[in-house]
Amino acid sequence: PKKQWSLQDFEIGKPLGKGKFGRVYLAREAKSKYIVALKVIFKEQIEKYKIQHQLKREMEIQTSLRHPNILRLYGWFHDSERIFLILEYAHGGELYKELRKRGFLSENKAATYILSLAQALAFCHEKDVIHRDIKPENLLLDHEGRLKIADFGWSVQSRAKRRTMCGTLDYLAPEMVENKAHDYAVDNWTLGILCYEFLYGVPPFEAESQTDTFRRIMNVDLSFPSTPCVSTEAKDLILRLLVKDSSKRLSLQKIMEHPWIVKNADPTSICNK
Ligand SMILES: CC[C@@H](NC(=O)c1cc2[nH]nc(NC(=O)c3ccc(N4CCN(C)CC4)cc3)c2s1)c1ccccc1
Repeated sequence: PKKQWSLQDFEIGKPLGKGKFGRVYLAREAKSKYIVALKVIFKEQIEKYKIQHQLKREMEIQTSLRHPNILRLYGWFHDSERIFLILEYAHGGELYKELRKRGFLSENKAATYILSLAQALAFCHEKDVIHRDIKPENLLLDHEGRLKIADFGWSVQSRAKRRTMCGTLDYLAPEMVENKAHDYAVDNWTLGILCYEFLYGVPPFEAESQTDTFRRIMNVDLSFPSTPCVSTEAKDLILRLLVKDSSKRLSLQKIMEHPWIVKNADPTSICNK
């Protein structure tokens, strides 16, 4: 029988982070002493922003997806004014903080993270799930430095529908910027954006204004700075992902087999499941 959790079962620790619709706290299950992350979302926020269905989808999806690079949702419960998600605790924190701290990542780390993402996304696409919001803020690291995709709030089951644009445009694929019906290939485009950002420290189409970022995405206005020095193979992978025609982007399978990935990804930090 499914255990019915309640707030009394947990000792709440320090706040870990906050998103648009809630906060996440370090927490410990009182009996087992098991450490988790407890995400708290206020019901009046859910009603106000009409995100009931989105939250329901996030919970269904994240509960059903079991993959080493996808943050686990163990369960949930609610009280009169809040909903609580019991999430896996990622000890290493947010990947983008590591990126900002170091400026840019080594080709080994970048390739390892891109391979982990490709494996997790291939797993999601098998289950007809498109995450659509893969950006450094949604990527966490566990105690072994293994990448975990968090926050499936924007993910959808199978055919993706319109979504309101919020946050940075940097990671949006052309078809999303143009608001055309898009499909799984948006995640492949985003892998190209992330690969560039891991290696250079900034997203490829960054610009002063949203309009300029918009234009640079639509024109795939891509250039590689001379520093830091990045291998030709890495640039080859980025060029095969940041392709406007979504049908011509490198598939997830081909990403996993790309020479730069095979040569640089650290086999111990990935899961060959
Ligand atoms: C991705 C955003 C999303 N976050 C989650 O769902 C989140 C789920 C989840 N599980 N574990 C986490 N870990 C941390 O947040 C964390 C942060 C810093 C840490 N360190 C600080 C530096 N120190 C040197 C090492 C330890 C360690 C763990 C988070 S965040 C979210 C969505 C909505 C509302 C709030 C948060």
